[in-house]
Amino acid sequence: MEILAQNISKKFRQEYVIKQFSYQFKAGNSYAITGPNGSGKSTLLQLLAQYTLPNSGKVEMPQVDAENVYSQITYAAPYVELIEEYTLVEHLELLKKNQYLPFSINIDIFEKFIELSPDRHKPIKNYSSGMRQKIKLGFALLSDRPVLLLDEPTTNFDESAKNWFFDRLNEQKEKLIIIASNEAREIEFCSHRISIQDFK
Ligand SMILES: Nc1ncnc2c1ncn2[C@@H]1O[C@H](COP(=O)(O)OP(=O)(O)OP(=O)(O)O)[C@@H](O)[C@H]1O
Repeated sequence: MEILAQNISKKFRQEYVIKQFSYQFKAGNSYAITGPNGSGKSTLLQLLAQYTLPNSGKVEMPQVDAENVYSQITYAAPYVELIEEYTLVEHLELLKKNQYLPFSINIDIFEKFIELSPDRHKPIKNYSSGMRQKIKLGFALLSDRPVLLLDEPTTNFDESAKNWFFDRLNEQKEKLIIIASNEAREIEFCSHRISIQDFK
C-alpha cells in the first residue's frame, strides 16, 4: 500500500497552507507530520485521505482503484465525532455493517482491547473525553484497513492510556501509519518526520 502526493498545494481564501508538497508514503513505515498550531497538519492529513481536494497537484493510492480508496483508510481525530446518542454496542454494529471493523469484533473483544468496561448501554455523550478518544482509537486500531491516519492521537490521555496506545500501535507496524502531531512521544514513535514548515 502506498500514498503518493504529487506537488499538492492548498489554500483557504487567498492564503496557502501547504505549497508544493510531494511525498511517497509506504506501508510498513510510520510518518509524523509536525509543525506549530495552525500550520496545516490536519489539512495535510485530510488531503492525504482524499477527504479534501488540493487546489493543485494530486494524491493517489497507485495500487487502488479510485472508488476503493476510502475503504483502505481508518482516520481518528478529535474532530471526527462519534454519534452522541449511540451506545458503544450500537457503534460496533454500525462500524461492522460499514466494513470498518471486522465482523468478528464483539463488545467483549472490544472492551478487552481498550482495557475499559464502560456501561455498554450508556450513550456515548456521557463518556469522558479520554474514554471517547480511547474508543475512537480502539475502532481505528481494530480495523484491518491498511492505512492508519491519526490526528493528535494521545491528546486527553493520561500516562497509562498513552502506554496502552503505543503498545497497540507497535503491533500495527505492517500498516501505513501517518500521525499529525506535536507530541514528542508520538513523533519519536515514527520512523520518518515531515515538517510542514518546509512546504510554505
Ligand atoms: N475549512 C477551512 N476553511 C478555512 N480555513 C481553514 C479551514 N481548515 C483549516 N483552515 C486554516 O488552515 C490553517 C491550518 O489549519 P490546520 O487545522 O490544518 O492546522 P494544524 O497544524 O492541524 O493546527 P493544530 O495544531 O492547531 O491542530 C489554519 O490557519 C486554519 O485556520
